[in-house]
Amino acid sequence: MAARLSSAQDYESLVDQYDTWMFDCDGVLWQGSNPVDGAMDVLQILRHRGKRVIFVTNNASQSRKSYKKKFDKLGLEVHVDEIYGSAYASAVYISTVMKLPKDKKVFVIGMSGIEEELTEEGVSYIGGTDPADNTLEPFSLSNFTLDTSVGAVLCGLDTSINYTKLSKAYQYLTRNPVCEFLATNTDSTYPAAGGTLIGAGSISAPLAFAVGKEPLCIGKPAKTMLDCIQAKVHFDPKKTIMVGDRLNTDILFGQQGGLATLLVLTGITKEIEITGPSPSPIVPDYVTASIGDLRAVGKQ
Ligand SMILES: C[C@H](OP(=O)(O)O)C(=O)O
Ligand SMILES: [Mg+2]
Repeated sequence: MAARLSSAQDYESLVDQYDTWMFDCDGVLWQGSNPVDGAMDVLQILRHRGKRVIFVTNNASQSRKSYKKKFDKLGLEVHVDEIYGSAYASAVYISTVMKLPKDKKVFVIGMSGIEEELTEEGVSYIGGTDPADNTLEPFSLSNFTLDTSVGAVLCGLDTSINYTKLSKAYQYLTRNPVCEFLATNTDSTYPAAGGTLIGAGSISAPLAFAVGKEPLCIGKPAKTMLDCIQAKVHFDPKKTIMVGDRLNTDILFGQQGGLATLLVLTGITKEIEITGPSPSPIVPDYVTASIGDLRAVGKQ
């Protein structure tokens, strides 16, 4: 049963227990461009209390450098090595785990975040924001030449998804038997300003249906993201807490990594999913309405 936090003592005790705080972003720190009330104050308080703060987002639309600019605008000084996004994790996976040969490339369904992180990791790609693919023209095989150097298809959130992109990805995945099918993340939806939008998982789903297999998911809850963090940052899992808004990504990620977990209700997960009548089998250690609740602790 999750412990529902409410008193200043509850929050004080929670802050005392954990040295490293891993924060999901969408639905925890912000909904789109709207920061969650108090979130930046709490991050400042945790830093003031000597806590290590790390950001772990499945949102692949932006690169770590781009997220740093977002934090700058929100008034929080953040180092790029405190930010771990699924676009970064995917680029690291392709370069260091898959070890995609340098003469091979990735076909991307996704946005600039993926392109920037692949470039940073020295991984070649086609597709993505290429204007030639961003078209509503019918796709014709007579106008398509298979690029035999494509060794992987990487699918992430693409707010300009279309038939041409899906068709090209389908060709690479079905006509090259060794072409890897990767997804930055498989969140079905994500919290945006004013409501919920369909997420990366709903972009890769039609392709998975057509190809007849599921992609390898790099983002939360997969351990790849934690491996990326551990490659750069030393932390003790027993003294680390993962703060998230989605049970089947953030909380599961924390649990599978041996971390404590705090669910906030400012994003995807609603209270009824944890209280019942048919509660989720994924049970966080702690629950609170918003990360802003931790303002109850002092800066001392
Ligand atoms: C929801 C997710 O972002 P996160 O909540 O992991 O920051 C996403 O944008 O698909
Ligand atoms: Mg989230």
